[in-house]
Amino acid sequence: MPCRPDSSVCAQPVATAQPVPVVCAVIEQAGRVLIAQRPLTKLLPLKWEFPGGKVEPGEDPAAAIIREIREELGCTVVISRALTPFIHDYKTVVIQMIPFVCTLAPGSHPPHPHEHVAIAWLPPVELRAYDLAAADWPVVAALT
Ligand SMILES: Nc1nc2c([nH]c(=O)n2[C@H]2C[C@H](O)[C@@H](COP(=O)(O)OP(=O)(O)OP(=O)(O)O)O2)c(=O)[nH]1
Repeated sequence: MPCRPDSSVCAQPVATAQPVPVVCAVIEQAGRVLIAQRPLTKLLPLKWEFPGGKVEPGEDPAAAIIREIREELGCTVVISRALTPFIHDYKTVVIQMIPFVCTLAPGSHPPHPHEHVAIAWLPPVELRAYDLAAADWPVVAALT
Protein backbone atom coordinates (compact mmCIF):
# COMPACT_ATOMS: atom_id res chain seq x y z
CA MET A 1 0.00 0.00 0.00
CA PRO A 2 1.47 3.40 -0.92
CA CYS A 3 2.42 5.65 1.96
CA ARG A 4 0.84 9.08 2.36
CA PRO A 5 3.49 11.73 3.17
CA ASP A 6 1.52 12.83 6.23
CA SER A 7 0.85 9.33 7.52
CA SER A 8 2.04 8.74 11.06
CA VAL A 9 1.75 4.98 10.67
CA CYS A 10 3.93 4.68 7.61
CA ALA A 11 7.27 3.24 8.64
CA GLN A 12 9.51 4.21 5.74
CA PRO A 13 13.19 3.71 6.53
CA VAL A 14 14.71 7.06 7.46
CA ALA A 15 18.38 7.84 6.89
CA THR A 16 19.72 8.57 10.38
CA ALA A 17 23.39 9.37 9.89
CA GLN A 18 25.33 9.12 13.13
CA PRO A 19 27.50 12.16 13.92
CA VAL A 20 31.15 11.61 13.02
CA PRO A 21 33.21 11.72 16.24
CA VAL A 22 36.06 14.24 15.90
CA VAL A 23 38.64 14.88 18.63
CA CYS A 24 40.52 18.15 18.86
CA ALA A 25 43.28 19.43 21.14
CA VAL A 26 43.62 22.84 22.72
CA ILE A 27 47.36 22.67 23.39
CA GLU A 28 48.32 25.20 26.07
CA GLN A 29 51.78 26.62 26.67
CA ALA A 30 52.79 29.77 28.56
CA GLY A 31 49.32 31.32 28.37
CA ARG A 32 48.92 30.66 24.63
CA VAL A 33 47.03 28.01 22.70
CA LEU A 34 47.92 26.42 19.39
CA ILE A 35 45.73 26.60 16.30
CA ALA A 36 46.49 25.17 12.87
CA GLN A 37 45.38 26.14 9.37
CA ARG A 38 43.73 23.40 7.30
CA PRO A 39 45.13 22.55 3.85
CA LEU A 40 43.53 23.86 0.69
CA THR A 41 42.74 20.33 -0.50
CA LYS A 42 40.57 19.16 2.44
CA LEU A 43 37.13 20.07 3.77
CA LEU A 44 36.99 23.61 5.22
CA PRO A 45 40.02 24.76 3.18
CA LEU A 46 42.34 27.24 4.94
CA LYS A 47 40.08 27.45 8.00
CA TRP A 48 41.93 27.53 11.32
CA GLU A 49 41.16 24.78 13.82
CA PHE A 50 42.32 23.04 16.92
CA PRO A 51 44.32 20.12 15.52
CA GLY A 52 42.83 16.64 15.70
CA GLY A 53 40.70 14.43 13.50
CA LYS A 54 38.27 11.57 13.28
CA VAL A 55 38.13 8.89 15.96
CA GLU A 56 38.70 5.47 14.42
CA PRO A 57 36.08 2.75 14.99
CA GLY A 58 36.49 1.29 18.48
CA GLU A 59 39.16 3.83 19.43
CA ASP A 60 39.08 5.63 22.77
CA PRO A 61 38.81 9.42 22.15
CA ALA A 62 41.71 10.10 24.55
CA ALA A 63 43.91 7.70 22.56
CA ALA A 64 42.64 9.24 19.32
CA ILE A 65 43.77 12.76 20.24
CA ILE A 66 47.26 11.57 21.19
CA ARG A 67 47.49 9.65 17.87
CA GLU A 68 46.18 12.53 15.76
CA ILE A 69 48.53 15.09 17.32
CA ARG A 70 51.48 12.77 16.81
CA GLU A 71 50.50 12.29 13.13
CA GLU A 72 49.70 15.93 12.39
CA LEU A 73 52.27 17.78 14.50
CA GLY A 74 54.94 15.19 15.36
CA CYS A 75 54.69 15.88 19.09
CA THR A 76 53.30 14.16 22.19
CA VAL A 77 50.57 15.70 24.30
CA VAL A 78 49.29 14.98 27.78
CA ILE A 79 45.58 15.56 28.43
CA SER A 80 44.89 18.11 31.19
CA ARG A 81 41.09 17.97 30.99
CA ALA A 82 38.22 17.07 28.69
CA LEU A 83 35.76 19.79 27.64
CA THR A 84 32.09 18.91 27.13
CA PRO A 85 31.51 17.23 23.74
CA PHE A 86 28.87 18.75 21.46
CA ILE A 87 27.26 18.23 18.06
CA HIS A 88 27.83 20.55 15.09
CA ASP A 89 25.74 20.25 11.93
CA TYR A 90 27.62 21.34 8.78
CA LYS A 91 24.58 20.17 6.71
CA THR A 92 26.90 18.12 4.50
CA VAL A 93 28.22 16.32 7.58
CA VAL A 94 27.27 16.25 11.25
CA ILE A 95 30.19 15.94 13.65
CA GLN A 96 30.49 15.32 17.36
CA MET A 97 33.30 17.56 18.60
CA ILE A 98 35.22 16.02 21.50
CA PRO A 99 37.68 18.68 22.74
CA PHE A 100 40.60 18.10 25.10
CA VAL A 101 42.80 20.68 26.78
CA CYS A 102 46.38 19.39 26.60
CA THR A 103 49.99 20.32 27.26
CA LEU A 104 53.13 19.15 25.51
CA ALA A 105 54.62 16.11 27.24
CA PRO A 106 57.98 16.72 28.94
CA GLY A 107 60.71 16.07 26.38
CA SER A 108 58.29 16.14 23.44
CA HIS A 109 59.43 17.46 20.09
CA PRO A 110 57.95 20.90 19.42
CA PRO A 111 54.86 20.87 17.18
CA HIS A 112 55.59 21.10 13.48
CA PRO A 113 52.82 21.15 10.84
CA HIS A 114 52.99 17.95 8.77
CA GLU A 115 49.50 18.31 7.28
CA HIS A 116 48.47 21.90 8.04
CA VAL A 117 49.77 24.90 6.11
CA ALA A 118 50.59 26.88 9.26
CA ILE A 119 50.37 26.88 13.05
CA ALA A 120 50.05 29.80 15.45
CA TRP A 121 50.34 30.20 19.23
CA LEU A 122 47.86 32.78 20.50
CA PRO A 123 46.52 34.16 23.77
CA PRO A 124 42.93 32.83 23.89
CA VAL A 125 41.45 36.35 23.56
CA GLU A 126 43.05 36.68 20.10
CA LEU A 127 41.32 33.55 18.74
CA ARG A 128 38.24 35.58 17.76
CA ALA A 129 40.26 37.42 15.08
CA TYR A 130 40.92 34.18 13.20
CA ASP A 131 38.77 32.48 10.56
CA LEU A 132 38.08 29.37 12.63
CA ALA A 133 35.97 26.41 11.48
CA ALA A 134 32.37 26.95 12.61
CA ALA A 135 32.46 24.01 15.01
CA ASP A 136 35.38 25.54 16.89
CA TRP A 137 33.56 28.58 18.27
CA PRO A 138 31.93 26.70 21.18
CA VAL A 139 35.42 25.47 22.10
CA VAL A 140 36.70 29.07 22.11
CA ALA A 141 33.70 30.06 24.26
CA ALA A 142 34.57 27.31 26.74
CA LEU A 143 38.10 28.72 27.05
CA THR A 144 37.50 32.47 27.29
N1 LIG B 1 40.53 18.16 13.42
C1 LIG B 1 39.57 19.06 13.52
N2 LIG B 1 38.50 18.94 12.71
C2 LIG B 1 37.57 19.86 12.80
C3 LIG B 1 37.66 20.93 13.71
N3 LIG B 1 36.57 21.72 13.58
C4 LIG B 1 35.82 21.18 12.60
O1 LIG B 1 34.76 21.61 12.20
N4 LIG B 1 36.42 20.03 12.13
C5 LIG B 1 35.85 19.16 11.11
C6 LIG B 1 36.59 19.17 9.81
C7 LIG B 1 36.26 17.80 9.27
O2 LIG B 1 34.92 17.79 8.76
C8 LIG B 1 36.27 16.94 10.53
C9 LIG B 1 37.61 16.35 10.85
O3 LIG B 1 38.17 15.89 9.70
P1 LIG B 1 39.72 15.84 9.41
O4 LIG B 1 39.85 15.85 7.95
O5 LIG B 1 40.47 16.89 10.17
O6 LIG B 1 40.03 14.43 10.06
P2 LIG B 1 41.25 13.44 9.83
O7 LIG B 1 42.53 14.12 10.26
O8 LIG B 1 40.87 12.18 10.51
O9 LIG B 1 41.31 13.37 8.26
P3 LIG B 1 41.34 12.21 7.21
O10 LIG B 1 42.20 11.13 7.80
O11 LIG B 1 39.90 11.81 7.02
O12 LIG B 1 41.91 12.91 6.02
O13 LIG B 1 35.90 17.81 11.57
C10 LIG B 1 38.78 21.03 14.56
O14 LIG B 1 38.92 21.94 15.39
N5 LIG B 1 39.71 20.07 14.43
